[in-house]
Amino acid sequence: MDAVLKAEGLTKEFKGFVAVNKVDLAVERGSIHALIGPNGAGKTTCFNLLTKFLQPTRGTITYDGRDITRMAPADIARLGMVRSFQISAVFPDLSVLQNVRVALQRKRGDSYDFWRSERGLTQFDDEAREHIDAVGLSEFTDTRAGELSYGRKRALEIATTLALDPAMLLLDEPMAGMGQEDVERTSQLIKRIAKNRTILMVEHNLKVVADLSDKITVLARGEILAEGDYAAVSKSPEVIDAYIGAGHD
Ligand SMILES: Nc1ncnc2c1ncn2[C@@H]1O[C@H](COP(=O)(O)OP(=O)(O)OP(=O)(O)O)[C@@H](O)[C@H]1O
Repeated sequence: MDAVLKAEGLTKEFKGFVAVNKVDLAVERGSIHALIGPNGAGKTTCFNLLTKFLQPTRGTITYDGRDITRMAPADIARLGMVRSFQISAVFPDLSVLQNVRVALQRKRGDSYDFWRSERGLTQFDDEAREHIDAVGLSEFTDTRAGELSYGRKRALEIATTLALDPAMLLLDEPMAGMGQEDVERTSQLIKRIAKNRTILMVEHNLKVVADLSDKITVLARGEILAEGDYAAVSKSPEVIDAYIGAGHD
């Protein structure tokens, strides 16, 4: 297996409480991998460790063969591993096009002077329009981001993330708070953007997980309970017990 992201013995203790315990995880290049589990299982902590928002107590994380255990999130983003939804800011008073343009400019690390120049403002339009098209927002190109529906705002966040051209995308509950229509559109979007990327997501919506994931890791009480495709993990008695026992929402 060609693992692009790998964790070994990943452990996080909070004042003696073990939230994530000796987790070994390997995310295959080009796959959609989901991290699921009942409430309090340690998914968010695990996700924060992998994206470097938290430092592990023990264990190592490698990305593309490189040890990133002690790296900062901004540095791993430069390596091509980007976390969406929580860090990608959408500016409500800017249009959809302007938002994606800002993301493109940020990626190039352009200077303030360049950003103010006329050429700087329009140079990235073609590329920005491609990203907007990719997330299905073409008809909203000139709409203020603040006026978009919740689901479309999140599509815009994905467009600004795509502007960074990540090889690996980490999605934190991409469907949270969405109505059925937005869930379906976002599922299609994730499938599309996964074509030449690796995706790791934490997601509560099991129908979405079943539909999208090549591989699922089930966590419970900080440990890996089961791993495999949806058909396999959903049949596991331990998984069924953990979900029922925890009163999953
Ligand atoms: N900063 C912290 N300090 C102390 N305990 C924490 C901290 N963060 C998380 N925990 C504990 O670690 C355990 C795992 O929490 P985590 O949020 O990772 O679970 P989760 O699987 O994401 O849950 P949910 O589905 O409810 O979001 C919980 O018991 C939680 O109370």
